[in-house]
Amino acid sequence: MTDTNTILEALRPVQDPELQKSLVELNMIRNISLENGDLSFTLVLTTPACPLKEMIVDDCKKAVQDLPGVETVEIEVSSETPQQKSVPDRESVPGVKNIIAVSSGKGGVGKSSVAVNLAVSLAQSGAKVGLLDADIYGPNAPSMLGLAEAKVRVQESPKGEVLEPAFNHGVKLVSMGFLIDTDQPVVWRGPMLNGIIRQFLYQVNWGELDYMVVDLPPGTGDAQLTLAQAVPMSGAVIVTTPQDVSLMDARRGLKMFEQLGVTVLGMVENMSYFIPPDLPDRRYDLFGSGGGEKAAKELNVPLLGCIPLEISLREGGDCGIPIVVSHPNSASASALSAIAQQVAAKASVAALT
Ligand SMILES: Nc1ncnc2c1ncn2[C@@H]1O[C@H](COP(=O)(O)OP(=O)(O)OP(=O)(O)O)[C@@H](O)[C@H]1O
Repeated sequence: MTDTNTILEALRPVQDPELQKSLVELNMIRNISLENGDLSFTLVLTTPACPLKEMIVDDCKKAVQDLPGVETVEIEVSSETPQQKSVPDRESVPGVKNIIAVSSGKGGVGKSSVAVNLAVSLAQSGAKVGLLDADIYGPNAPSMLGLAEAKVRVQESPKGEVLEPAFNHGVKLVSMGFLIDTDQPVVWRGPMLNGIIRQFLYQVNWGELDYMVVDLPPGTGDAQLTLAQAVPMSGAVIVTTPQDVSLMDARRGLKMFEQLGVTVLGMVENMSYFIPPDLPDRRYDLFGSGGGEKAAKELNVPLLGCIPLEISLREGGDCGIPIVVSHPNSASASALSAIAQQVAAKASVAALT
């Protein structure tokens, strides 16, 4: 007779491909019920943005469908994002499970576009997401999220005054742009950075978040240091373009995160090739091809994906509707969503291993 134990034993060989451990051992199979031949159970993934969801569901089905007494199999999929590891001397943000920094060696490579679309894509998968825009040089996340006119409101709370984040496209946002006068010269904005980053981490009503994405200023400056020394992080994503000069800067960024004890989850190559809007099946390798792959190999970090140059990506940024919302089937939106899944999977692996 097939009972719960038999079903668990049948599922035991099925592994989480990322963690390379049995789903049963990872306690990812719950609520098993078998009634009149109808088997149902819940598969609890480690991130709602799991890139291998379909494959795991398929493997589970195959493992149990031929058991005696089983006629139909129904698998409900849910997720529990694990909490990133704690680090001595660093204060985590209550309620926030994973902090992921997006950084670049130099300006203008598309770091903010990647950070915004990464956050929105994670939210689209069902995760609770916040975006902390720490870029004092170009705090453009508000306009990219359609929140250019938003202001942070201050609320009284038992912990003192806290900021209420703005919200759009499923993402909670606080931005340097809300607090600093962007007409002010950058030299005056710099000294405020440390204090504002801490305020944005600990004095914002973030609530429960699976992921907090941090859009850092370009380079290897105070913001990177402040963030890495304040909170434990799941890791950093480094955005680059195929030209050599920005790869050189990426290398510098990698070194810095290494020295600060922050895992680099991988590299994203932006503006990898050009797709003309009138010929969406054409692709022009303006800078040659395979550069990102080669660089990632040289730097010994995973290449999380390559995003093409597409006019609709810029337009999406300009009009406040990120491309993963406005053109979800475009080549760049697909690349960005796949990158978001990779990042989520790597953050879970880092938390659980
Ligand atoms: N793949 C792409 N295709 C088309 N346009 C892009 C792409 N990536 C970025 N852009 C555009 O390039 C400009 C710079 O991008 P973004 O602001 O994201 O870069 P950044 O690295 O964050 O810059 P900054 O250093 O100013 O913060 C924006 O207008 C953006 O819309």
